[in-house]
Amino acid sequence: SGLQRGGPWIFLGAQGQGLFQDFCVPVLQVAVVDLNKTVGEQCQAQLDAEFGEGRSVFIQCDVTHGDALRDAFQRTVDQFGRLDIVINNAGINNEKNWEKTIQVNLTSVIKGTYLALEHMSKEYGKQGGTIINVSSMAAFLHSPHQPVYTATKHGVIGFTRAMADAAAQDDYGVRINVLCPAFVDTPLLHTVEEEDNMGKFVKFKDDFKQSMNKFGVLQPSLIAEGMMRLISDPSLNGAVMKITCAKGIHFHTYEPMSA
Ligand SMILES: NC(=O)c1ccc[n+]([C@@H]2O[C@H](COP(=O)([O-])OP(=O)(O)OC[C@H]3O[C@@H](n4cnc5c(N)ncnc54)[C@H](O)[C@@H]3O)[C@@H](O)[C@H]2O)c1
Ligand SMILES: CCCCC[C@H](O)/C=C/C=C\C=C\C=C\[C@@H](O)[C@@H](O)CCCC(=O)O
Repeated sequence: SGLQRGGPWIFLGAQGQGLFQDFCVPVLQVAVVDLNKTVGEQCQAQLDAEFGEGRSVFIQCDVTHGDALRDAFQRTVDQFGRLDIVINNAGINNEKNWEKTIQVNLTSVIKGTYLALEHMSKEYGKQGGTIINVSSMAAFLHSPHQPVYTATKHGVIGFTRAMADAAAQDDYGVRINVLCPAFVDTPLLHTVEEEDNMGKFVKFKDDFKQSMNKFGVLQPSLIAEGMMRLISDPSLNGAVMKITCAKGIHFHTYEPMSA
């Protein structure tokens, strides 16, 4: 991967579980792409303080706007000369405006992956790289309060595994993996209390809280550790990494299909 080169990253969906302070990369160049200006500027300020100015750029962008997303990738490459690592992390939890949830959580992950390949795949004459698509344990444990969120997170796994096979078979030089955290202590968790987000499913908010109590809530530092492993282990492609309080970082295994 690009990690050894400390090559440029693009991180889509910045708040990203407060991840940046937990990445310990000696030489880092990163584009933080987020809709929220305040969040993006805070991330960049953290990166400036940690790694020195000039290593990061904040690009305000709604990942559901195709042209803006394409521009964000181009600006990153213009600034840093190349791209090595892409993390499709932006996600929302909105069952009321569920079409938007599909756009952000699934369609934009697909677009982000295709754009990443344009800038990294050997198919396009580029040098290779690595992509992480962020799903959720919601894809494995269904719950009544988030049907569309859950569907998008299933979709991210299916898309990523199929693309990883394509990448291996056609020698893209790009590894594509998926990360499935359980509950993580970020602002997203609080959206389950809001009718504006949950619509009629808000009535299940107590069930949701019970699940959080049962399964526990992860700290963002463990998510950063999982991402670093996906980035730095050259053997991983099409892997489905799960992160839970009970088992920590581990991988989902699939039974081979019988004929
Ligand atoms: N927090 C959890 O419990 C949890 C668990 C499993 C998976 N996840 C996934 O992790 C990822 C990050 O979530 P989080 O918990 O850090 O949430 P968060 O709300 O704290 O951060 C998500 C970020 O994405 C940005 N974003 C939202 N819509 C956007 C858009 N259209 N364009 C650009 N940026 C946009 C937000 O501004 C925010 O900064 C999501 O994909 C989420 O589904 C979260
Ligand atoms: C409001 C939106 C926030 C997102 C919530 C998040 O995406 C959903 C998480 C859902 C479930 C988490 C379950 C965790 C379970 C584990 O601790 C574990 O017991 C499951 C073991 C299964 C395994 O690891 O193989």
